Amino acid sequence: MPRYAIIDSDTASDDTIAILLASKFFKLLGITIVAGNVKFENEIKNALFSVEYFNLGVPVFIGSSRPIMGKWRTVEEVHGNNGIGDWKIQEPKISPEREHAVDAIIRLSKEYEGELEILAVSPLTNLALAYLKDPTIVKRIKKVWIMGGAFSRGNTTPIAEFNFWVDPEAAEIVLNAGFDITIVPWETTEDAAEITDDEWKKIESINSKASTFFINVNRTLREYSKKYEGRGSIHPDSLTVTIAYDNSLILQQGEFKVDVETCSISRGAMLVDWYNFSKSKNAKIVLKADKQKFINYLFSILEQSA
Ligand SMILES: O=c1[nH]cnc2c1ncn2[C@@H]1O[C@H](CO)[C@@H](O)[C@H]1O
Repeated sequence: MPRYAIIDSDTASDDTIAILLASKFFKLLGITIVAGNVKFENEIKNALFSVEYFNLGVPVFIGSSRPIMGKWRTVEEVHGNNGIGDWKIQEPKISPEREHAVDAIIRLSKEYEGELEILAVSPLTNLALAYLKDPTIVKRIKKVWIMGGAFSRGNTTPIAEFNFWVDPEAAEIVLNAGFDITIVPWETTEDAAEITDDEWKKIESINSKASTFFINVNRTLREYSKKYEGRGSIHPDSLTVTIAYDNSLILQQGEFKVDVETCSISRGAMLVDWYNFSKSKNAKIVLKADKQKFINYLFSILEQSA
């Protein structure tokens, strides 16, 4: 039985690998682009380039070019000026679809009623807007996997993770809509999705079409992680897609009432009701994931696509 998915992406570095993994693990019905990591035109170009490079034949739908409140900053310092490690690529020959991402999400939720899974590795603007346009998507979408949120160590502010920080209003809308949600927060990815120097060298030595792609798109991410965080690169989107595919990667998880802060200095922080004061729950959080299994999947796909 195939599993059907849409990947919602602010396509830069690790997002492109998440797209590749998603195309291997799922019947991928679309890539929906949303504002986040880098300039919007570059995100669209990077998604089209990934589809073309790996010959995926997956449609790319353009979504929201800004978060709901319109306030955010892109992070070219993390991903490179073009979002893919300043790799000089050719202009993609394929084009995005005419249909808006929000409409594509609503339409596909009808065509694949009860079967569609959303791999949200980006700010949640598109999904929030789709829900506001048609709240009945909640009962048709089987599952929403979210890479986002930090509850202790933010990567964008001291307490906020990037995807939640870019569009906390969208995160708030999605978290409270009634979807079946599993969140892979930043802290879990720091532990289970780091590519060390050793692993980086091994990927280089695979020397396949896919490993060459991996090294090029993640070059700036690696330099950034080394310089500012003193470690290997973190690949949160790839881990989230792999967890969505194989739930046995989840070593520890809990179900909680989860919220997001939308005010001033703590904007984007994820609030977890650890002790269930609210007597309600709206999302599962993956607290620990199996790094070895993740690495095995990643390596086998980078080797396959020789
Ligand atoms: O410093 C960073 N390292 C890894 N991913 C980052 C970083 N900054 C932004 N993102 C982007 O935001 C999510 C993780 O917070 C990921 O979806 C990634 O695309």
